[in-house]
Amino acid sequence: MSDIVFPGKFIESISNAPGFDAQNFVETHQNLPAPTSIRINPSKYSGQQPGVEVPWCPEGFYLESRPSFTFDPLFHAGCYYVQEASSMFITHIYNSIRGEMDEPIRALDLCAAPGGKSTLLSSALNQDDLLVANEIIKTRVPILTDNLTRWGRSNTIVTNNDPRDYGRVKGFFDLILVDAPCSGSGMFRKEPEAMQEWSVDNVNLCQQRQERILADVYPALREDGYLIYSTCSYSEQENEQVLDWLCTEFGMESVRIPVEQDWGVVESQSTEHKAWGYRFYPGKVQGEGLFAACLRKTESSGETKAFKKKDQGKPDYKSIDLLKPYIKEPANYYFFKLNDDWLAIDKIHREDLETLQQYLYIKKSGVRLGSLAGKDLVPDHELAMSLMLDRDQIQQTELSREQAISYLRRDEIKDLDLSQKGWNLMCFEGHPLGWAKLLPNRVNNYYPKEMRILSTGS
Ligand SMILES: C[S@@+](CC[C@H](N)C(=O)[O-])C[C@H]1O[C@@H](n2cnc3c(N)ncnc32)[C@H](O)[C@@H]1O
Repeated sequence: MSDIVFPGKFIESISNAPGFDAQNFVETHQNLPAPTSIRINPSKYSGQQPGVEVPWCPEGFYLESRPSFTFDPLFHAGCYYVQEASSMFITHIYNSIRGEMDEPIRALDLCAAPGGKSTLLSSALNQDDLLVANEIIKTRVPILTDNLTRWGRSNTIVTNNDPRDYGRVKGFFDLILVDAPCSGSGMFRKEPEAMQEWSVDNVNLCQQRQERILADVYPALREDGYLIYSTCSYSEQENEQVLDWLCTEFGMESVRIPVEQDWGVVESQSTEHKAWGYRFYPGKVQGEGLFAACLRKTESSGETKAFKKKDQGKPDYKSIDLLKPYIKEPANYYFFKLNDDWLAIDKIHREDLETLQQYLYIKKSGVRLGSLAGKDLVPDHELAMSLMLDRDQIQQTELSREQAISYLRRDEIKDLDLSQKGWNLMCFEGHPLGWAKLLPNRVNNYYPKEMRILSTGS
């Protein structure tokens, strides 16, 4: 590998960071490429163990080489997410504290796009728990919703709000993850272009922004609730110093997370409050740079009153009866309409959804089922990807790899058997990819245009 020139003052600025070993760090960046890892979706993935397990995440695996994920239909089916291994430590933190929380859990991933940690939390949560994934930047919301749609769980809400807006939903969440925007030094090996953005001034600006985000969202955490804070920066200003600030400003208590020594994770403590943090250095761990910590809230910021919409007349039972055959255990869901589309969310989350609607800009709630044209359902892509879909009731067409790629590109699908007319769930190795309508002499491809494969390679 070529010589890496780090930004001026970078190495100097982190030379006193806990566990930092300059020689090992520089050599690793020069000689060892970033490993490739994926995290499987336990509700969908049905293949063999794809590689060597990531020590701190049972669903994470290192791959021997980097395949073309874009041209793997299983990626589009939501069978796995491509995620660098250190980030998967959030699973370990969650598993360490879950027993301390009363169920069902309401979890918020505040800085969520593109959805790596949201899909991780989605797998970790039970069906009665609720995941709210938020992204402030409007143009980044579609990638977040697409990834959560692929993941297939119905207990999910996506919002597009400033953290400040969450301050109004007082005491609502049992768990908040703030994977904060940061100066990005932890990604230097994987994305060397990130080095151009790095400066001491930017680290300081990031610290101020991180504290603002945390202060804004703090009221939304309930008393005794947990905050998981993470960055992909090595700078103490953005990490341990932020923990000290949280302890001083809000009296938060640090939670120590057990780690195995042979994982290579560096356990650090902040200067003032001795708050625990977990540092990942490439060279010490097989993964990129990460800092993560967990804290408990020790006071109340008040409570948000649950809101339930007044029923506007009788539910449209006729329509709901037409939808039920598509859903496994339909009695568990609340069906509702948004413009022409029908949606469904677990009944247990109805009140939470209606409460959040009072304060937030909701971009996805549960699963969009589709619209009814007379007695027929025009199914939505979200339904195809959802784990609630009852496939026994549906025509399915199994595609070869080549056909699956054509389908995902919205190209002509060669040699397709058109004998099964009407709506078909297009599948690869048994995993749904989306819908198509088979007509006597052609196929109407309903794979969403904006999600199609554009790249021309293979
Ligand atoms: C580190 S990335 C999140 C990565 C994501 N958690 C994942 O695992 O895929 C930080 C996110 O914070 C968002 N962000 C940027 N400025 C923000 C702000 N002022 N408040 C909240 N989020 C912000 C960015 O758009 C970005 O999506």
